[in-house]
This record gives sequence, structure tokens and C-alpha cells, in this order.
Amino acid sequence: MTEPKTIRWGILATGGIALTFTRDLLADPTTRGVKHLKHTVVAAASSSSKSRAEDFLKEVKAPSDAKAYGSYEELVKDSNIDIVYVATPHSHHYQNAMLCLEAGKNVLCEKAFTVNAAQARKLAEKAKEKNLFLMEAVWTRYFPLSIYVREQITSGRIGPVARVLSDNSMALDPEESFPDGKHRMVNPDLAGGALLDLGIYALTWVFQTLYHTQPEDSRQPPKLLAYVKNYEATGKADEHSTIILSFPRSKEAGGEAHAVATTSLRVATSPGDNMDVPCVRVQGPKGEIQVFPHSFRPLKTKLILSDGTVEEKDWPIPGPGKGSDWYNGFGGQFNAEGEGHGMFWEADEAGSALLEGRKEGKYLGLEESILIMEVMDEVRKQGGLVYPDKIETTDYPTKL
Ligand SMILES: NC(=O)C1=CN([C@@H]2O[C@H](COP(=O)(O)OP(=O)(O)OC[C@H]3O[C@@H](n4cnc5c(N)ncnc54)[C@H](OP(=O)(O)O)[C@@H]3O)[C@@H](O)[C@H]2O)C=CC1
Ligand SMILES: O=C1OC[C@@H](O)[C@H](O)[C@H]1O
Repeated sequence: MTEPKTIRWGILATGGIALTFTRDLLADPTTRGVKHLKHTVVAAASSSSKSRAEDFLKEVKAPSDAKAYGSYEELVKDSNIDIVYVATPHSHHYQNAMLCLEAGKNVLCEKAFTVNAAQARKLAEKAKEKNLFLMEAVWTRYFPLSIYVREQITSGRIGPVARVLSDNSMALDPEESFPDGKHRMVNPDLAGGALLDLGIYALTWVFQTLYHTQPEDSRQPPKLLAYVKNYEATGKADEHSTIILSFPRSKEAGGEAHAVATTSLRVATSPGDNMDVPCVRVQGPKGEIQVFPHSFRPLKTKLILSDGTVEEKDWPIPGPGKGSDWYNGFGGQFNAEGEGHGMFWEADEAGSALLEGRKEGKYLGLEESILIMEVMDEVRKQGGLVYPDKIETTDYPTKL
């Protein structure tokens, strides 16, 4: 048997998701049946101090020779790194990912990819110019559950998809939870609000069922109508966004298809953590596929056909093989004992791409990430949601 190849990661930022991702990264890949590669962490950087990066490396139990840096600039110069995971707030992704690409590093960049489509295009151009891998870290796309849903669609089980209803909302009680308005969920300086943070998943399900499942040469951008309600306390971050999309389709492919994507930080998809209400319904003339919350980390699907067939499936997330305490983005949500979080699948995809010489993700390429940013630009335009110039700019470098 051939030895697994090792992918050497550098971690840029040391916040909540950097911890979760890195713990997943270091889980034994054979627990999820992956034998061709393994991951290691060779360095982490914090913009605040070297000691914070040192603490981070200890906390994730990184190998003892992993390097700690007190700036992102030092990290990207480390010649031992194969790929950098960018885990700063979305406001900073453009500047931080560009820093990596300019330094010749492959990049896996957290969602939302950038603040706007212009920034996403610039990153894609730079990656192409430098012949580097670049992917938006929409982890859900790489879940076996997502692959299954797309396969049910492409194999025609529900007929051509006619309509998708997709929600990702959390009743976060923002005035109570973020009273100083500085948290990235509500802070305009960090491109806060529901749309870029949570709405990206509602749109992900719309795009991966209605757009990605079409043959590449027939995929067409949607038209859309949107309403945005801004969060009063900070003025310029949305507390709800509601989007109606229409995807043009040939008659043979089922004709025009519709979607409604909703997101909120005021109301919940699953009030009181009641997971029985589907967060996504993908509907065709022969039936529908339901996905159960959370839409970013779903664990259950239900296929309901008009002939009476009902197929329910659970999709447990394999683990590191021992008890774990994986942070779920907000305090207080932890996965079950022995479960992973599910971020390793996107890391496996990034690693496989490096080994195969691919420059983009298999299930989310740059063209689609840019198109989704264009959709979010249009939603913000129709809804009057504008962020500060310094985070909307494509000027690089800009100090934030
Ligand atoms: N895929 C997923 O499931 C999730 C993805 N995310 C995404 O990850 C990104 C980060 O979110 P999260 O980890 O929760 O955020 P945190 O606030 O917990 O961490 C962000 C980190 O970014 C660094 N940073 C650099 N500049 C700033 C700044 N001006 N303000 C705040 N932080 C800064 C800090 O690290 P340092 O001091 O070390 O430089 C900080 O710890 C977001 O884009 C979010 O959308 C978030 C949660 C879940
Ligand atoms: O990406 C995300 O998914 C998990 C959520 O808890 C988090 O808020 C969001 O950023």
C-alpha cells in the first residue's frame, strides 16, 4: 500500500473557526476512509501576538515543531507551508488571501469568500496568474450528504428541479448577545449581518441543487428580487434578507426554475433546536428532497416521492475516534462525543486538488463563488446595504 501524502497547512488567524477547522484537520483521516493523504499543521499566525499563536497551537495539539508567528506577513513567507487556511472575518478575506497569493501560497479561504464580487474576481485573477489553488471554504458542499443530494437530482429521481426553498436563520437575540455591536455578526466594519454570514448557506443550497447540477455549458446566472431589513442598532448590517431567484433553463431541462433563499439573525430555522422542520426543500414533479437543520452542517435527509416512496437517511459525522469538544461558531454548541465537525472533508478536497495539480475545488469552483458574490452584491444593492469603503475596496494592500 502506498504511504499517504502529507499536506502541510498554515493557519492564518486563531479565532473560533480556526480552532474548529484545525482540530478537524488533525483528526485521523482513516476514521473517514481517507487513505491517500493526511494533514499536518506546520505553522499558525495571530495578528495580535506570537504568544496567541503559541497558545492556539497548544490548544489544537499541533505537532511540537509547528511554528508560531505574531503576524500574517511572517506566516506567508514560511517555505514549509503547502496551503494557508484564512480564518479572519469576511471583511479581511480579500486582503489576507491576496497576501497569501502574492507570496505564492495556495489558499483555502473561509466564507463568505469576500465582501463583494469585484474582490472575488481579483483573487481569482491573482490565483490564475500565479498558478495557485484557491477555494472558498464552503465546507457543506463536500459533505457526503451534499454529494448524495446532488446525485439524487442528476439521476432524475425527483425529475427536473422546479423549485427550491432554502433557509438558514438563527434567533441570536442580537441586542442581548452583541450589546456593543462589535461582534462580526452585526458589525458593518466586519461586513456583518445575516446575508454574508448565514445567507451564504441558504444560497449554497440553491446553487448546489439548481445550478451546479446542470451541465457546465448550460449553467446560467439567475435574476433576483430581494428585501433586506437592516439591524437598527448598527444601521448597516442585515438582520433578515429574503431573496427570490429565477434560473433560466431550456425546455428540455424543465424550463425556468425558482428558488426562495431566506436568512435571519432574528428568527430561527429550528426554534428551540427543534430539528424536525426541513431547512431545504428541493422540489421536482416526481417528489422532493428535504434536508434537515442546520443547513451548514446537516445530518439528515428525506426523499419523498409522489409514488409513496419515503427514504430517510442519517448522515453522522465520523470522528477523531475519541471524545472531542469542537466549537460550533458560537459559544455553547459542541458536537457529540467522538464526532468530528465535518470540516475535514473540504480540507481533504483541497489536499487532493494539490496532489492532482488542480487549481480549484471540485464542487465549488471560482466561477460559482464569484457568481454567488454577484448575487449577494445585487441583494445588497436592492436592499440598500452598503459597507464602509475600506472593506469594499479592491485596492491592495489596504490597512484595515
Ligand atoms: N465554516 C464555518 O462553519 C464557520 C465559518 N466562519 C467564518 O470564519 C470567519 C471567522 O469567524 P470566527 O472564527 O467565528 O471569528 P472570530 O472573531 O472568532 O475569529 C476571527 C479571528 O480573525 C483575526 N482577526 C484579524 N483581524 C481581526 C479584526 N479586525 N477583528 C476580529 N478578528 C480579527 C483574529 O485572530 P488573530 O488575532 O489570531 O489574528 C480573530 O481571532 C468568518 O468569515 C466567518 O464567516 C465562522 C464560523 C463558522
Ligand atoms: O459559517 C457558519 O456556520 C456555523 C454558524 O454557527 C456560524 O455562525 C456561521 O458563521
